[in-house]
Amino acid sequence: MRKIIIGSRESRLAVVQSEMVKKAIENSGNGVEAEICTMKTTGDKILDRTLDKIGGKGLFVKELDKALLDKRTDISVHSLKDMPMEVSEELPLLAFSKREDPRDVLVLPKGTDTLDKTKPIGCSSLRRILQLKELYPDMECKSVRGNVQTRLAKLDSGEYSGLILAAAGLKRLGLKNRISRYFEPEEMIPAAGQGILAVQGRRGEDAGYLTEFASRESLYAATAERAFVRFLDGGCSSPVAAHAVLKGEELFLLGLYYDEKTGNYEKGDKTGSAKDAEELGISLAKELRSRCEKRQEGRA
Ligand SMILES: NCc1[nH]cc(CCC(=O)O)c1CC(=O)O
Repeated sequence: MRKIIIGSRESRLAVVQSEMVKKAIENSGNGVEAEICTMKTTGDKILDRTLDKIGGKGLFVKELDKALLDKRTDISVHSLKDMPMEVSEELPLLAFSKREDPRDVLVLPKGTDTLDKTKPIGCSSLRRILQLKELYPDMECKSVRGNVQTRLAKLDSGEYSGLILAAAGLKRLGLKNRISRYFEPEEMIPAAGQGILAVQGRRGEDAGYLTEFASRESLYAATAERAFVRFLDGGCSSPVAAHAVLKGEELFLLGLYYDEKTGNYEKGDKTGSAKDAEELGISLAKELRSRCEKRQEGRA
C-alpha cells in the first residue's frame, strides 16, 4: 500500500487540519495510507514579536518546505491564509479543501457577555485592526500572538476585552461555543484563503489521491483572492484582504486595498467569470489602487 507522509506544524489546529486531510486521503478509495509528521516552525518558536517584524508568513512554512525537498514528507498541509503569495515551482499547491466558515469572529473572556471598554481588543493583524476601527471606533487594539489556545488563555486571564479570531480555526478545534459575534465578510473582509486548507507537494509526482478532496469552488476563490493580494504585493505585513464567493459560474470578489504611504484604504467588489479568477483579482486590485490614488490627489 502506498503511504503518504504528511508534514504539519505541531499546533493543535495544524494537527486537526492534517488529520482532516489524512482521513480524506484514506477514504478516497485510492488504497493510500497516510501518516502525520509534526514539526516546529520558526513562526511557532518566536512569540514575543509580531509577524510583520520578524519576516511574515514564510516563517510558518520554511521547515515544512525543507522536509518536502528532503523527501522526509510527501505533502504539507497548511492554512491557505498562512501561505506566502509566491510558492516555489518545485513545491506547488496541489489541492484546496472545501472552505470552512470564512468569517472573523469576536470572542469574549469566559463568563462575560459584553466588551469591557477599559481593556484592548486582542487583534493579531493590521487587516483586522483597520476594519475593527470602523466597527468599534472607541476601542483600543493590542497585538496578540501565539496559537489559538494560547490566545484564548491570555483572553481568559483578563488581559483583553475580547479577541478577533477566524471562525474556521475555532470550529475545527471544537470551540464554536466561544464565538460571541460573527462579522460578515462585508463588515470585516477576511484574509485571502481564510478557511481553506492547502495541500502542497513536490512537482511532477502523482497526487491522484487528492482528487476527491480538492474543491473546485475553493480553487477559483483562492485564485482570485491570491491574485488580488499578489498584485498589491501584500504578502506579509500589508493589511490587504480579499474574499471571493462562487455563484454559479460567476465569482464575486470583495477586496480591501491599503496604501502604506498615506494610511488610506479602499474597499470594493467586482464580479466576473470564474474561469478568469486571476484576471478578476488583478482587475479589482487595480481599480481599488487607482481609487485610493485619486482620493489622495483630491486631498492634496
Ligand atoms: N494566523 C493563524 C491562523 N491561520 C489560520 C487560522 C484559522 C484557520 C483558517 O483560516 O483556515 C488561524 C487562526 C486565526 O486567525 O484565528
